[in-house]
Amino acid sequence: MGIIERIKEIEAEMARTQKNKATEYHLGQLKAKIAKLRTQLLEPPKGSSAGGDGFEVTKFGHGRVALIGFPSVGKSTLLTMLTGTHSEAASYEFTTLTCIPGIIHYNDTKIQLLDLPGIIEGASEGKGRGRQVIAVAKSSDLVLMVLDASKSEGHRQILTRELESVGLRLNKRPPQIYFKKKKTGGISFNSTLPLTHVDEKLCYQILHEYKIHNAELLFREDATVDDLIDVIEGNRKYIKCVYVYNKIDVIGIDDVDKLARRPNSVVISCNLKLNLDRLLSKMWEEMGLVRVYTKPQGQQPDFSDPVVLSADRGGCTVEDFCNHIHRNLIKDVKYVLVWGTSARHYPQHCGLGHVLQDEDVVQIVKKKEKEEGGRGRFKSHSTAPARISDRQKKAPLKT
Ligand SMILES: Nc1nc2c(ncn2[C@@H]2O[C@H](COP(=O)(O)OP(=O)(O)OP(=O)(O)O)[C@@H](O)[C@H]2O)c(=O)[nH]1
Ligand SMILES: [K+]
Ligand SMILES: [Mg+2]
Repeated sequence: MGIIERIKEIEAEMARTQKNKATEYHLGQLKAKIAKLRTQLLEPPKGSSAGGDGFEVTKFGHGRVALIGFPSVGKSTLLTMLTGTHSEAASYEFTTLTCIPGIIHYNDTKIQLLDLPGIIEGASEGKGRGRQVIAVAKSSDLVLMVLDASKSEGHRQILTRELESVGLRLNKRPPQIYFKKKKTGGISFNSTLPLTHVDEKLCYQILHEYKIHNAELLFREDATVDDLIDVIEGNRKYIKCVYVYNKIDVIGIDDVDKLARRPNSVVISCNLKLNLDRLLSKMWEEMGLVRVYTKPQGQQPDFSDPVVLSADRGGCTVEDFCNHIHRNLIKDVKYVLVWGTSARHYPQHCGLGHVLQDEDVVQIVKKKEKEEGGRGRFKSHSTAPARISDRQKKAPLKT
Protein backbone atom coordinates (compact mmCIF):
# COMPACT_ATOMS: atom_id res chain seq x y z
CA MET A 1 0.00 0.00 0.00
CA GLY A 2 1.28 3.48 -0.85
CA ILE A 3 1.79 6.24 1.70
CA ILE A 4 -1.24 8.20 0.52
CA GLU A 5 -3.51 5.15 0.87
CA ARG A 6 -2.20 4.56 4.38
CA ILE A 7 -2.91 8.18 5.33
CA LYS A 8 -6.44 7.84 3.90
CA GLU A 9 -6.97 4.63 5.87
CA ILE A 10 -5.92 6.22 9.16
CA GLU A 11 -8.04 9.29 8.44
CA ALA A 12 -11.02 7.00 7.88
CA GLU A 13 -10.33 5.24 11.16
CA MET A 14 -10.17 8.61 12.94
CA ALA A 15 -13.46 9.65 11.39
CA ARG A 16 -15.07 6.41 12.64
CA THR A 17 -13.73 6.84 16.18
CA GLN A 18 -15.89 8.76 18.62
CA LYS A 19 -14.10 11.55 20.42
CA ASN A 20 -14.15 11.08 24.18
CA LYS A 21 -11.82 10.68 27.13
CA ALA A 22 -11.43 6.95 26.47
CA THR A 23 -10.40 7.32 22.81
CA GLU A 24 -8.23 10.39 23.32
CA TYR A 25 -4.96 8.46 23.54
CA HIS A 26 -5.74 6.33 20.54
CA LEU A 27 -6.66 9.38 18.43
CA GLY A 28 -3.46 11.13 19.49
CA GLN A 29 -1.46 8.14 18.37
CA LEU A 30 -3.22 8.09 15.00
CA LYS A 31 -2.46 11.78 14.52
CA ALA A 32 1.23 11.09 15.13
CA LYS A 33 1.10 8.22 12.64
CA ILE A 34 -0.34 10.51 9.96
CA ALA A 35 2.24 13.22 10.70
CA LYS A 36 5.03 10.67 10.25
CA LEU A 37 3.62 9.48 6.94
CA ARG A 38 3.20 13.05 5.69
CA THR A 39 6.83 13.76 6.48
CA GLN A 40 7.77 10.68 4.45
CA LEU A 41 5.67 12.01 1.62
CA LEU A 42 7.69 15.22 1.62
CA GLU A 43 10.96 13.47 1.03
CA PRO A 44 11.73 13.73 -2.69
CA PRO A 45 11.38 10.42 -4.53
CA LYS A 46 14.67 8.65 -5.13
CA GLY A 47 16.49 9.68 -8.29
CA SER A 48 14.52 12.88 -8.82
CA SER A 49 16.26 16.21 -8.65
CA ALA A 50 14.53 18.74 -6.44
CA GLY A 51 12.77 21.42 -8.49
CA GLY A 52 14.24 21.38 -11.94
CA ASP A 53 11.02 22.00 -13.84
CA GLY A 54 10.97 25.74 -14.11
CA PHE A 55 9.89 26.30 -10.52
CA GLU A 56 13.22 27.18 -9.03
CA VAL A 57 13.31 30.95 -9.23
CA THR A 58 16.29 32.74 -7.70
CA LYS A 59 15.49 34.80 -4.64
CA PHE A 60 15.66 38.49 -5.33
CA GLY A 61 15.02 41.65 -3.35
CA HIS A 62 14.23 42.17 0.30
CA GLY A 63 11.48 39.61 0.63
CA ARG A 64 9.49 37.00 -1.27
CA VAL A 65 5.72 36.81 -1.57
CA ALA A 66 3.89 33.86 -3.19
CA LEU A 67 0.46 33.98 -4.86
CA ILE A 68 -1.42 30.83 -3.93
CA GLY A 69 -4.93 30.03 -5.02
CA PHE A 70 -7.37 27.93 -7.02
CA PRO A 71 -7.20 28.21 -10.82
CA SER A 72 -8.62 31.37 -12.41
CA VAL A 73 -9.01 33.44 -9.25
CA GLY A 74 -6.89 36.19 -10.84
CA LYS A 75 -3.35 35.51 -9.62
CA SER A 76 -1.70 36.33 -12.94
CA THR A 77 -3.86 39.41 -13.45
CA LEU A 78 -2.74 40.59 -10.01
CA LEU A 79 0.95 39.94 -10.73
CA THR A 80 0.72 41.97 -13.90
CA MET A 81 -1.01 44.85 -12.08
CA LEU A 82 1.38 45.00 -9.13
CA THR A 83 4.69 44.40 -10.88
CA GLY A 84 4.25 45.37 -14.52
CA THR A 85 5.68 41.98 -15.48
CA HIS A 86 3.25 40.36 -17.87
CA SER A 87 1.86 37.00 -16.85
CA GLU A 88 -0.66 35.43 -19.21
CA ALA A 89 -4.22 35.64 -17.88
CA ALA A 90 -7.27 33.96 -19.41
CA SER A 91 -10.69 32.65 -18.49
CA TYR A 92 -9.69 28.98 -18.67
CA GLU A 93 -8.17 27.11 -15.72
CA PHE A 94 -4.44 26.34 -15.47
CA THR A 95 -3.40 29.16 -17.76
CA THR A 96 -0.22 29.54 -15.74
CA LEU A 97 1.94 26.43 -15.76
CA THR A 98 5.12 27.60 -14.09
CA CYS A 99 6.50 30.10 -11.59
CA ILE A 100 6.65 33.68 -12.88
CA PRO A 101 8.53 36.27 -10.83
CA GLY A 102 7.88 40.00 -10.76
CA ILE A 103 9.15 42.84 -8.59
CA ILE A 104 7.10 45.23 -6.48
CA HIS A 105 8.82 48.53 -5.73
CA TYR A 106 7.42 49.74 -2.45
CA ASN A 107 8.77 52.13 0.19
CA ASP A 108 12.22 52.09 -1.39
CA THR A 109 12.40 48.31 -1.12
CA LYS A 110 12.10 45.59 -3.70
CA ILE A 111 9.78 42.69 -3.03
CA GLN A 112 9.73 39.60 -5.20
CA LEU A 113 6.20 38.51 -6.11
CA LEU A 114 5.73 35.02 -7.53
CA ASP A 115 2.83 34.02 -9.75
CA LEU A 116 2.15 30.28 -9.61
CA PRO A 117 -0.11 27.70 -11.22
CA GLY A 118 -3.48 27.24 -9.55
CA ILE A 119 -3.74 24.45 -7.01
CA ILE A 120 -6.69 22.24 -6.18
CA GLU A 121 -7.78 19.79 -3.54
CA GLY A 122 -5.21 17.01 -3.35
CA ALA A 123 -2.34 19.31 -4.31
CA SER A 124 -0.27 18.24 -1.33
CA GLU A 125 -0.49 14.65 -2.52
CA GLY A 126 0.82 15.60 -5.92
CA LYS A 127 -2.29 16.55 -7.88
CA GLY A 128 -1.49 18.96 -10.71
CA ARG A 129 1.69 20.81 -9.85
CA GLY A 130 0.62 21.06 -6.24
CA ARG A 131 3.82 19.76 -4.67
CA GLN A 132 6.05 22.21 -6.55
CA VAL A 133 3.70 25.12 -5.90
CA ILE A 134 3.62 24.38 -2.19
CA ALA A 135 7.42 24.09 -2.11
CA VAL A 136 7.61 27.65 -3.47
CA ALA A 137 5.08 28.83 -0.87
CA LYS A 138 7.32 27.33 1.80
CA SER A 139 10.29 29.32 0.54
CA SER A 140 8.47 32.65 0.78
CA ASP A 141 8.16 35.22 3.57
CA LEU A 142 4.47 35.83 3.01
CA VAL A 143 1.66 33.98 1.26
CA LEU A 144 -1.08 35.90 -0.49
CA MET A 145 -3.93 33.41 -0.65
CA VAL A 146 -5.96 34.68 -3.59
CA LEU A 147 -9.65 33.75 -3.44
CA ASP A 148 -12.56 34.39 -5.76
CA ALA A 149 -14.95 36.55 -3.73
CA SER A 150 -17.93 35.06 -5.58
CA LYS A 151 -16.97 31.44 -4.83
CA SER A 152 -17.61 29.41 -1.71
CA GLU A 153 -15.69 30.10 1.46
CA GLY A 154 -14.80 26.38 1.37
CA HIS A 155 -11.92 27.15 -0.96
CA ARG A 156 -10.06 28.91 1.77
CA GLN A 157 -10.41 25.91 4.06
CA ILE A 158 -9.34 23.46 1.37
CA LEU A 159 -6.22 25.47 0.57
CA THR A 160 -5.36 25.92 4.22
CA ARG A 161 -5.67 22.17 4.73
CA GLU A 162 -3.47 21.45 1.71
CA LEU A 163 -0.78 23.79 3.00
CA GLU A 164 -1.06 22.52 6.56
CA SER A 165 -0.71 18.91 5.54
CA VAL A 166 2.78 19.61 4.22
CA GLY A 167 3.89 21.39 7.35
CA LEU A 168 3.05 25.01 6.59
CA ARG A 169 1.44 26.91 9.45
CA LEU A 170 -0.32 30.10 8.46
CA ASN A 171 -0.53 33.05 10.85
CA LYS A 172 0.56 30.93 13.79
CA ARG A 173 3.58 31.20 15.98
CA PRO A 174 5.59 28.14 16.99
CA PRO A 175 4.08 26.35 20.01
CA GLN A 176 5.65 27.31 23.32
CA ILE A 177 6.90 23.83 24.07
CA TYR A 178 10.51 23.10 24.95
CA PHE A 179 11.53 19.70 23.61
CA LYS A 180 14.97 18.14 23.66
CA LYS A 181 15.93 14.57 22.92
CA LYS A 182 18.34 12.97 25.37
CA LYS A 183 20.58 9.90 25.34
CA THR A 184 19.48 8.60 28.75
CA GLY A 185 17.35 9.51 31.77
CA GLY A 186 13.85 8.69 30.52
CA ILE A 187 11.22 11.33 29.86
CA SER A 188 10.98 14.40 32.04
CA PHE A 189 7.58 16.04 31.71
CA ASN A 190 6.84 19.52 33.05
CA SER A 191 4.53 22.43 32.47
CA THR A 192 4.43 26.00 33.72
CA LEU A 193 0.63 26.09 33.71
CA PRO A 194 -2.31 23.67 33.95
CA LEU A 195 -2.83 21.73 30.70
CA THR A 196 -6.36 21.15 29.45
CA HIS A 197 -5.70 19.44 26.09
CA VAL A 198 -3.00 16.88 26.89
CA ASP A 199 -1.75 14.99 29.90
CA GLU A 200 1.45 13.17 30.74
CA LYS A 201 0.23 9.79 29.55
CA LEU A 202 -0.82 11.15 26.17
CA CYS A 203 2.54 12.85 25.66
CA TYR A 204 4.36 9.63 26.56
CA GLN A 205 2.31 7.79 24.00
CA ILE A 206 3.05 10.30 21.26
CA LEU A 207 6.76 10.20 22.08
CA HIS A 208 6.58 6.41 22.11
CA GLU A 209 5.06 6.49 18.62
CA TYR A 210 8.21 8.37 17.55
CA LYS A 211 10.35 5.82 19.41
CA ILE A 212 11.60 8.55 21.72
CA HIS A 213 12.26 7.20 25.21
CA ASN A 214 14.60 9.86 26.61
CA ALA A 215 13.68 13.51 26.36
CA GLU A 216 12.89 16.71 28.18
CA LEU A 217 9.44 18.15 27.58
CA LEU A 218 8.32 21.48 29.04
CA PHE A 219 4.96 23.05 28.17
CA ARG A 220 4.95 26.84 28.42
CA GLU A 221 1.41 27.15 27.05
CA ASP A 222 -1.79 25.14 27.06
CA ALA A 223 -0.86 23.32 23.85
CA THR A 224 -2.69 20.61 21.93
CA VAL A 225 -1.59 17.20 20.64
CA ASP A 226 -1.15 18.76 17.20
CA ASP A 227 1.19 21.38 18.66
CA LEU A 228 3.24 18.66 20.33
CA ILE A 229 3.49 16.70 17.09
CA ASP A 230 4.61 19.88 15.28
CA VAL A 231 7.38 20.38 17.81
CA ILE A 232 8.55 16.76 17.62
CA GLU A 233 8.50 16.77 13.82
CA GLY A 234 10.51 20.00 13.96
CA ASN A 235 10.10 20.73 10.23
CA ARG A 236 7.15 23.10 10.34
CA LYS A 237 7.33 26.44 8.60
CA TYR A 238 5.49 29.37 10.18
CA ILE A 239 4.45 31.87 7.53
CA LYS A 240 2.17 34.86 7.53
CA CYS A 241 -0.76 34.80 5.16
CA VAL A 242 -3.05 37.52 3.84
CA TYR A 243 -6.36 36.39 2.36
CA VAL A 244 -7.02 38.35 -0.81
CA TYR A 245 -10.60 38.28 -2.05
CA ASN A 246 -10.49 39.27 -5.72
CA LYS A 247 -13.35 40.03 -8.14
CA ILE A 248 -15.45 42.01 -5.67
CA ASP A 249 -16.88 43.76 -8.74
CA VAL A 250 -19.17 40.75 -9.26
CA ILE A 251 -20.66 40.53 -5.74
CA GLY A 252 -22.98 42.78 -3.73
CA ILE A 253 -21.75 45.45 -1.35
CA ASP A 254 -23.04 43.60 1.74
CA ASP A 255 -20.96 40.56 0.89
CA VAL A 256 -17.92 42.74 0.20
CA ASP A 257 -18.37 44.30 3.61
CA LYS A 258 -18.51 40.90 5.32
CA LEU A 259 -15.36 39.63 3.61
CA ALA A 260 -13.48 42.85 4.34
CA ARG A 261 -14.11 42.43 8.06
CA ARG A 262 -12.57 38.98 8.23
CA PRO A 263 -9.18 38.84 9.97
CA ASN A 264 -6.07 39.15 7.77
CA SER A 265 -8.23 39.79 4.72
CA VAL A 266 -8.18 42.37 1.96
CA VAL A 267 -10.90 42.72 -0.69
CA ILE A 268 -9.83 43.82 -4.18
CA SER A 269 -10.88 43.97 -7.79
CA CYS A 270 -8.15 43.72 -10.40
CA ASN A 271 -10.61 44.62 -13.13
CA LEU A 272 -11.69 47.85 -11.46
CA LYS A 273 -8.28 48.48 -9.83
CA LEU A 274 -10.03 48.62 -6.46
CA ASN A 275 -8.16 48.62 -3.15
CA LEU A 276 -4.78 47.57 -4.58
CA ASP A 277 -3.10 50.26 -2.44
CA ARG A 278 -4.61 48.72 0.66
CA LEU A 279 -3.31 45.31 -0.41
CA LEU A 280 0.21 46.70 -0.79
CA SER A 281 0.16 48.42 2.58
CA LYS A 282 -1.17 45.27 4.26
CA MET A 283 1.56 43.24 2.57
CA TRP A 284 4.16 45.71 3.79
CA GLU A 285 2.78 45.61 7.33
CA GLU A 286 2.83 41.82 7.48
CA MET A 287 6.36 41.51 6.10
CA GLY A 288 7.70 43.63 8.95
CA LEU A 289 10.64 44.98 6.96
CA VAL A 290 12.84 47.44 8.79
CA ARG A 291 14.50 50.19 6.73
CA VAL A 292 17.59 51.69 8.28
CA TYR A 293 19.36 54.70 6.78
CA THR A 294 23.07 55.20 7.20
CA LYS A 295 24.16 58.70 8.12
CA PRO A 296 27.79 59.53 7.41
CA GLN A 297 29.23 61.93 9.98
CA GLY A 298 28.34 65.54 9.18
CA GLN A 299 26.12 64.56 6.23
CA GLN A 300 22.50 63.75 5.59
CA PRO A 301 21.56 60.11 5.05
CA ASP A 302 20.60 58.84 1.61
CA PHE A 303 16.88 58.32 2.16
CA SER A 304 16.41 56.49 -1.11
CA ASP A 305 18.80 53.67 -0.26
CA PRO A 306 17.97 51.91 3.00
CA VAL A 307 19.60 48.87 4.53
CA VAL A 308 16.63 46.51 4.82
CA LEU A 309 16.46 44.19 7.81
CA SER A 310 13.81 41.73 8.94
CA ALA A 311 13.16 40.09 12.28
CA ASP A 312 12.28 36.84 10.51
CA ARG A 313 15.29 36.90 8.23
CA GLY A 314 18.51 37.64 10.09
CA GLY A 315 17.25 40.03 12.77
CA CYS A 316 17.10 43.78 13.36
CA THR A 317 19.82 44.59 15.90
CA VAL A 318 22.61 47.09 15.41
CA GLU A 319 24.90 44.09 15.00
CA ASP A 320 22.72 42.72 12.17
CA PHE A 321 22.78 46.16 10.57
CA CYS A 322 26.60 46.34 10.73
CA ASN A 323 26.98 42.82 9.34
CA HIS A 324 24.68 43.80 6.53
CA ILE A 325 26.99 46.64 5.50
CA HIS A 326 30.18 44.66 5.78
CA ARG A 327 31.17 41.34 7.30
CA ASN A 328 34.26 42.80 9.01
CA LEU A 329 32.74 46.08 10.13
CA ILE A 330 31.63 44.88 13.53
CA LYS A 331 35.10 44.68 15.04
CA ASP A 332 35.74 48.38 14.36
CA VAL A 333 32.45 49.64 15.80
CA LYS A 334 32.63 51.46 19.11
CA TYR A 335 28.96 52.36 19.31
CA VAL A 336 26.30 53.82 17.06
CA LEU A 337 24.11 56.90 17.23
CA VAL A 338 20.44 56.31 16.53
CA TRP A 339 17.66 58.68 15.51
CA GLY A 340 14.13 57.38 15.06
CA THR A 341 11.38 55.46 16.83
CA SER A 342 13.72 52.97 18.50
CA ALA A 343 15.63 55.81 20.22
CA ARG A 344 14.54 57.32 23.54
CA HIS A 345 16.19 60.63 22.68
CA TYR A 346 18.00 61.91 19.60
CA PRO A 347 20.63 60.79 19.04
CA GLN A 348 20.85 57.84 21.39
CA HIS A 349 24.19 56.06 21.93
CA CYS A 350 23.44 52.39 21.34
CA GLY A 351 25.36 49.12 21.57
CA LEU A 352 25.31 46.15 19.24
CA GLY A 353 22.27 44.55 20.89
CA HIS A 354 19.95 47.53 20.35
CA VAL A 355 16.93 46.59 18.24
CA LEU A 356 16.32 48.99 15.34
CA GLN A 357 12.91 49.97 13.99
CA ASP A 358 11.62 50.94 10.59
CA GLU A 359 13.01 54.27 9.32
CA ASP A 360 15.69 54.61 11.97
CA VAL A 361 18.81 56.56 11.07
CA VAL A 362 22.14 55.18 12.24
CA GLN A 363 25.58 56.70 12.39
CA ILE A 364 28.42 54.34 13.10
CA VAL A 365 31.18 55.59 15.40
CA LYS A 366 34.31 53.53 14.87
CA LYS A 367 36.89 52.82 17.54
CA LYS A 368 39.73 54.80 15.98
CA GLU A 369 37.45 57.70 14.99
CA LYS A 370 36.73 58.36 18.63
CA GLU A 371 40.44 58.66 19.40
CA GLU A 372 40.83 61.19 16.60
CA GLY A 373 37.49 62.91 17.04
CA GLY A 374 38.02 64.28 20.53
CA ARG A 375 35.60 66.95 21.67
CA GLY A 376 34.33 67.82 18.21
CA ARG A 377 32.21 64.75 17.84
CA PHE A 378 29.11 65.78 19.76
CA LYS A 379 28.73 68.90 17.70
CA SER A 380 28.59 67.10 14.40
CA HIS A 381 26.37 64.30 15.71
CA SER A 382 23.73 66.59 17.04
CA THR A 383 22.57 67.67 13.59
CA ALA A 384 19.44 65.55 13.26
CA PRO A 385 18.70 64.16 9.81
CA ALA A 386 16.15 66.27 7.99
CA ARG A 387 13.50 63.61 7.28
CA ILE A 388 13.14 62.63 10.93
CA SER A 389 10.57 65.37 11.23
CA ASP A 390 7.29 63.98 9.90
CA ARG A 391 6.57 60.38 10.57
CA GLN A 392 9.03 59.76 13.37
CA LYS A 393 7.95 62.69 15.51
CA LYS A 394 4.39 61.47 15.30
CA ALA A 395 5.40 57.98 16.34
CA PRO A 396 5.38 57.43 20.09
CA LEU A 397 8.84 57.47 21.62
CA LYS A 398 9.78 54.53 23.75
CA THR A 399 10.39 55.41 27.40
N1 LIG B 1 -14.70 40.10 -12.79
C1 LIG B 1 -13.38 40.02 -12.58
N2 LIG B 1 -12.64 39.18 -13.29
C2 LIG B 1 -11.32 39.12 -13.05
C3 LIG B 1 -10.70 39.95 -12.07
N3 LIG B 1 -9.40 39.66 -12.04
C4 LIG B 1 -9.20 38.71 -12.96
N4 LIG B 1 -10.34 38.37 -13.59
C5 LIG B 1 -10.54 37.40 -14.68
O1 LIG B 1 -10.41 36.08 -14.16
C6 LIG B 1 -9.90 35.21 -15.18
C7 LIG B 1 -8.71 34.44 -14.64
O2 LIG B 1 -7.64 35.32 -14.41
P1 LIG B 1 -6.15 34.82 -14.30
O3 LIG B 1 -5.32 35.99 -13.91
O4 LIG B 1 -5.77 34.05 -15.50
O5 LIG B 1 -6.30 33.82 -13.07
P2 LIG B 1 -5.18 32.84 -12.46
O6 LIG B 1 -5.51 32.71 -11.02
O7 LIG B 1 -3.82 33.31 -12.80
O8 LIG B 1 -5.52 31.48 -13.22
P3 LIG B 1 -4.58 30.19 -13.47
O9 LIG B 1 -3.26 30.65 -13.93
O10 LIG B 1 -5.31 29.45 -14.51
O11 LIG B 1 -4.54 29.48 -12.17
C8 LIG B 1 -9.54 36.10 -16.34
O12 LIG B 1 -10.57 36.00 -17.31
C9 LIG B 1 -9.48 37.49 -15.75
O13 LIG B 1 -9.79 38.50 -16.68
C10 LIG B 1 -11.54 40.87 -11.35
O14 LIG B 1 -11.11 41.63 -10.48
N5 LIG B 1 -12.87 40.86 -11.64
K1 LIG C 1 -6.85 31.41 -15.71
MG1 LIG D 1 -2.34 32.38 -13.80
